Amino acid sequence: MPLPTNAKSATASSGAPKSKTKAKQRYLKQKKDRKRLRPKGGALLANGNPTAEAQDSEDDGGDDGDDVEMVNVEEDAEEEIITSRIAARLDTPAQTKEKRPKKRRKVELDEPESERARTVDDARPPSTEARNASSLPRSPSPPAPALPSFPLPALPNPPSKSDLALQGLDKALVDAQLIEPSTLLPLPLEGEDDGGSGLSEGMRKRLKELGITELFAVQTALLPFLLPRDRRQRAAYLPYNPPRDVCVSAPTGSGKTLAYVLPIIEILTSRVVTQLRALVVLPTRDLVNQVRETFEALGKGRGLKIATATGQHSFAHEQSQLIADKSLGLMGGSSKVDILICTPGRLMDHLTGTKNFTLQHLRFLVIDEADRLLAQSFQDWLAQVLAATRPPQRALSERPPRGPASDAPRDFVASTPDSLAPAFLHLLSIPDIPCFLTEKKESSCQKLLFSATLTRDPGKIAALDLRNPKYFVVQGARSTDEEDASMLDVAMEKFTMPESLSETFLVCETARKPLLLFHLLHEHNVTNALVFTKSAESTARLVQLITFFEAAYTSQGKGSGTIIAQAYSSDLANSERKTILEKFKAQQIHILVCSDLISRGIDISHVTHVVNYDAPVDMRKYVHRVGRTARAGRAGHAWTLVEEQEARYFKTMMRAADHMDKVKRMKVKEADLSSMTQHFEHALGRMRDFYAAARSGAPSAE
Ligand SMILES: Nc1ncnc2c1ncn2[C@@H]1O[C@H](COP(=O)(O)OP(=O)(O)OP(=O)(O)O)[C@@H](O)[C@H]1O
Repeated sequence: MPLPTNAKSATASSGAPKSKTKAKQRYLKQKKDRKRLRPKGGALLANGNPTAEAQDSEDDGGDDGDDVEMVNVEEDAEEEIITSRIAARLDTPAQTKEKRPKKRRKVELDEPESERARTVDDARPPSTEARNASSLPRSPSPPAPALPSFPLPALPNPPSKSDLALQGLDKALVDAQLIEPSTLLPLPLEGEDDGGSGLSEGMRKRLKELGITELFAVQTALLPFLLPRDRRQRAAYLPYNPPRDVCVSAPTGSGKTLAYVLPIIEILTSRVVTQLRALVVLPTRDLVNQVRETFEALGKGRGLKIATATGQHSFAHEQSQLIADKSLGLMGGSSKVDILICTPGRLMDHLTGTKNFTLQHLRFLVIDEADRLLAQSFQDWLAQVLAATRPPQRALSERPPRGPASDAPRDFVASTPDSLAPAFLHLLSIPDIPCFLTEKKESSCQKLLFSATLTRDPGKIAALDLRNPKYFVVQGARSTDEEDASMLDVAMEKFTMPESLSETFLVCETARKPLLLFHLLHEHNVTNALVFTKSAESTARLVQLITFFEAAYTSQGKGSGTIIAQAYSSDLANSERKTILEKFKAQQIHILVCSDLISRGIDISHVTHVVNYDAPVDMRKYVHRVGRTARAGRAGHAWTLVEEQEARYFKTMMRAADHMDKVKRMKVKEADLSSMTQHFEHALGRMRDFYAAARSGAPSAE
């Protein structure tokens, strides 16, 4: 038994020399031997566990006999166990280890510094184990089996670039159907065979009349999806089997408008009663008018009624165009039109202020230029429109009492269940008996979203409350790892440009920009171009400068003819804008200097050039602006004038979009501009006078 600590110290402090007992002598001898043969494990133990050495020194000065020996015998046994464990851990027999320290030390001395460091590292794990071992119960148990060896800690492989890009994305987007932009589907003209398009014979004939004999890539994929062969799926109401929503991302000028106009006309042609069944929302009035023309051209002879609501006309006038019956309490609403094309602002006005205007019968809700519209939070229009297409969640018990009741909600008072959509039938005041009327039915509204730069933002997509959406992305494979690379482009919002578009940028001093523009226009004989500036005010200034310059330049017989330019911006009245656009389409105006008002969607087929006079500040804007040319497979050119201080930003933007290799840099020599310099200076002088006169209020000489 070990002595209690106080007893031990009492004997030690007595100071009288004592003759060593036999046991003590034996112990000391053993200890000496042990020291002589102290194995490496022992050394390690001493390193790792200073208490062991302290114990030794305490023992050296010790004076007791058997009790002490018993303690030390136990310690020996413990040391033995530790040594054998360490040996086992190092996979070497304990015996061999006893002889190793000398050798080892010698080797260590010869080793270079790095090697020595390694040896010390190698030695570290046993010392930890030895420390652990010292806390084992003190009993002469047989050597424990070797501890299991665990694999060294290692970092997991980093996620791949594509894994990171796809993280958090809508599953439907990851599973998007990629469509090769060059895909074309010829349309057979006569007979039952629709060539896989799902289009009726009448529609194919109409397309032929309009000069369309084949479908573009986006139409090839979308039409069969929206026009299934199963005729039941083409019904106006699908309360038990509602259709899937659709999101489409396809380059500018690739024919997205027809991709939704054709199925809407085909499906609505079979309707019996006129109800508002297709709603198309667009960001600007100009686009509304353009899409209306397309509907009218293709829906000719089908008897479908088409209307627009943009605020161009008075609210009362629009109401009279939209609503047939204004009597109170028509639960199913009333409509004079089948298809309504509108801007979100005016739509909200009708939703909140027009009696019997309802969206419950919608079969199609189209959001064209979807990313732009989703960025508009005007009156929270999207949430309200979506809510109006869904049946309200009103429980049977919450229904008003049957018959007219003075305190019943307005829409139930003397309500006429004339033409409720199937999903709204549960709102009727009927007995609470489970039947066809009370069972749950879904809205038949199919949402169709389109853009050349469709957002991948999961938050914005979630706001659309899409039903089992299907994504279509028109995008060419760009490398040998096609599928993956293309999918990555989709996820990273790298947008596809029309293949027939050539893109160039020029870096110049700010003051030389107008001169460079004149040079480009005359050098390339440009007569059908859109020139984009950063604001409505700059459009007016630039048009003025072009006019002065042309007057000076061509009056001296230079150039191939006077270039006629006209401004087009939100500063102009609607009627003026309409006239200007018509003149430009008729090629009576050569250059339309415009703000971003018409950077999206506008389709003017003969535009051969787009000039970014002021460089766009983001990639989306760039894509839409340059997309006003090179439409429907025609050739087109885009020039971007980049001021010196913007060059870095512009290039970074292009690189981020992986588009820098597509945009070639053009340099114009000073000598090439010299023939215009004098006229340019003259035009600048006239500009100064013009604006000075305008400021002073004096009548201008112009
Ligand atoms: N199958 C077709 N054959 C010939 N021309 C077509 C076909 N489909 C569409 N077009 C024409 O291509 C032009 C561009 O179509 P559209 O305006 O629908 O493009 P978009 O994809 O909506 O472009 P943006 O993104 O700029 O709005 C239009 O003039 C249209 O008439």
